[in-house]
Amino acid sequence: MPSAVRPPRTLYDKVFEDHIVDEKDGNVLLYIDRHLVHEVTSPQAFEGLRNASRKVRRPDCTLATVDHNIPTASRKNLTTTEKFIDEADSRTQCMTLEENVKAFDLTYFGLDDKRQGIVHIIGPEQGFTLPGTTVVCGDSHTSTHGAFGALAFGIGTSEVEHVLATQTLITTRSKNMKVQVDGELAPGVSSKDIILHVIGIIGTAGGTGCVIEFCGSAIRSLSMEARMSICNMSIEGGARAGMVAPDQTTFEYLKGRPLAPKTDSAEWKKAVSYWSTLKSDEDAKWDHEIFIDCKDIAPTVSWGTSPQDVVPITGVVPGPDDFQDEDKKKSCKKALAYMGLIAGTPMQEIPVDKVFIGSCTNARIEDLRAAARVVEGKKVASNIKRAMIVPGSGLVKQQAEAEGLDKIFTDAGFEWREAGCSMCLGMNPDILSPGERCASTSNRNFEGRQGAGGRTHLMSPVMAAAAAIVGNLADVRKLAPPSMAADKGSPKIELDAHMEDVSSDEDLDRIIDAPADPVSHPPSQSTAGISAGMPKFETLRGYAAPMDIANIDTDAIIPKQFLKTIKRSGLGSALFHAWRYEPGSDNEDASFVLNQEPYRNSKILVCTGPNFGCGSSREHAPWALLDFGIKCVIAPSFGDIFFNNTFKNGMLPIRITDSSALNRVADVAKAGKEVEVDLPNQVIRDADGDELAKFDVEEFRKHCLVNGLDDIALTMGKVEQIERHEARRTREWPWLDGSGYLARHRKGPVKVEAVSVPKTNRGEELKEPLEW
Ligand SMILES: CC(C)[C@H](C(=O)O)[C@@H](O)C(=O)O
Ligand code: SF4
Repeated sequence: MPSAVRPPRTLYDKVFEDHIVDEKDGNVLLYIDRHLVHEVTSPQAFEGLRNASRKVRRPDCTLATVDHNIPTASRKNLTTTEKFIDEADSRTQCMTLEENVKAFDLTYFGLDDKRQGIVHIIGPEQGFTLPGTTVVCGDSHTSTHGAFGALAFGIGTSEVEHVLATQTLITTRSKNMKVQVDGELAPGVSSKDIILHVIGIIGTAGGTGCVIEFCGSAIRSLSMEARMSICNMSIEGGARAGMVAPDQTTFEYLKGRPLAPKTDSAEWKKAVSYWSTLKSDEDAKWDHEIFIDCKDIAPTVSWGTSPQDVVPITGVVPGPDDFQDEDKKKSCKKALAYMGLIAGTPMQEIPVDKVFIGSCTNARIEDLRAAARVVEGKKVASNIKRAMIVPGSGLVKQQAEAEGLDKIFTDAGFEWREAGCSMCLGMNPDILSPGERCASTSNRNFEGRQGAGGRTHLMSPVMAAAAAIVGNLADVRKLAPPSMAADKGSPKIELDAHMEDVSSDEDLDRIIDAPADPVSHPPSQSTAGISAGMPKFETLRGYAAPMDIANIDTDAIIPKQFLKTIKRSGLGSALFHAWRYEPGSDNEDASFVLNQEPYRNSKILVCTGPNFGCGSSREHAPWALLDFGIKCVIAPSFGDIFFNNTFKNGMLPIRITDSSALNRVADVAKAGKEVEVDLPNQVIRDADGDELAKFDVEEFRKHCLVNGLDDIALTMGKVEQIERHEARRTREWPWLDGSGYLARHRKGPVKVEAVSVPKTNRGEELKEPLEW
């Protein structure tokens, strides 16, 4: 007899299972409650919808804004986006989003709206992010929203299109990892130090394949904003998502948010009672557990080019001899050369050129308050060329100004900017010049991240503020009173005044009046000709380019300046741009493998270093590889989002954990001989047909690749199950339906007919059965 008692479950298990629309052979069709959209990763997705004459299934569950490309200069003279953004590609990308939100009738916070801001700041701010929801965005730092006990993760552009069309994703279960942080944070130590410390311990691949739950007394005592900074950087620890169980702190934060259920209503009570069940059962099983004591955490800074390269501010720059592992010794040498640092130098003796306080990690009101407490009454050091404060949203900026924080910063010599991603990745005018060193509150210190040749040191807002005042990387504890860094339980941002105008009829009508015919409103710059469907993959034979670098991130595969396209094609020449060309020129660097024969014609890439494709969710990385001619990447492990993105483009990523098998493949690659990848038989051979390695691949993914199946069309075949889930959702979690700004106008999903003769996005009829 099957047992009626359910096995103990983690918070992740509970949220995941409440969103299963359908499940077969380990593949799950997962319902998505909240979809955030920004200008960089959406144009090709909307184009895919147009090509297949599809609509957005749940406009009421979709929220769009511009953040990455926009200048953070004053908007006093803003008239239109077209006039405001000088850089042509950035302008096109932002205007394309504006046209798409009109055409598809979506809620949009544009440059003229106070609610505009970094996508991961505005979701929580508006109450769009709620406990127990599934939240996605074409952006890796979607993990931020997990602070609410939501299952929130980044996706690529093909998946953005899938969610827009079906409000679901095809996925598999992740593993459960617990990171328990206990004790009390010492003065000067904040949530950013916790997460930098954790990543220093687990490494950037430590969370691969896992959802991390952060728990323990230290996490419980943190404010929501501090919890968001921690979950934000779970992606830097390689995890799919980070989560914190919702509690009274969460409920207090949500009270009065425009899109949360109205406080004290019956719906609020029902919601709180459901949210209160969202915690891991006592005896839940964990695949990995990490325990950390706060007394071991000091103010922490990064020294290298990976977020795992961290030391306490009281430490020194490490050298290759400090590492046992050969890969790590090599990475350390490379990082020191890039960062212009000498092993053994005390961290506090490193001079800084620029200071950036902003990003989705640390641009909330509490971050600005904490930094202002350090800066108050002091001056930015004379060697600092530029110190910037970039609030995470228009509402954060407004609140900070109401509290006089802007004045504290500008009196000290900081620039007070408008909301956006800014110098976190420099897709906008805010960048580092080559060789400049930046104290930054952002989340990634990859080579070239803040500008080609720029050098980033990650740290907390109070530490960045201290660096600005001292002119070197500095220990904030020497500079400010002990109470300064407490980032707990501080008062809420003032939303009320603005909420009133938001829900006025006039405001709603401004949003609603946009034309709603997706097919008749093409974007200004045509994306015609792109293919959203999947080419088939069976057997691939060709040269394999060998690489032996660990943690090759997607910023390295394709740097930010090439993300401004609204097409999928033409990115091959940008592949590995910073490594392939000499600095600042179009001259090839002859030492880079893809500039050598026969690797100019590679169809395969073999990387012996782990964690290939970690970092950002940019699908531009597989697009660039594909455009160059590479259809298959072989490595010991991959970043989760990159791994998914390759499949969506008819590419095959192969994990080979057996190092001797991997080395056999790499040796053939290095000898300049051809390699054959046989997907149906799951084997890699040399040119003579001798087996080099076997590999695993999920059955469903293989089926899609071999048959060139388009999974949006497959999911459209599941419309009845989706509708059943939506009916349950309305019954059990009524606050999730159309509680948005458009509630009065839309009561449910856009009707999607079940497809009788299913077609791919390329318009071809599917011969294969629709089962998966
Ligand atoms: C542009 C976007 C795809 C990217 C991400 O996914 O993280 C960006 O936000 C980043 O931080 O690199
Ligand atoms: S990490 Fe930086 S670029 Fe990416 S969303 Fe956050 S602020 Fe924007």
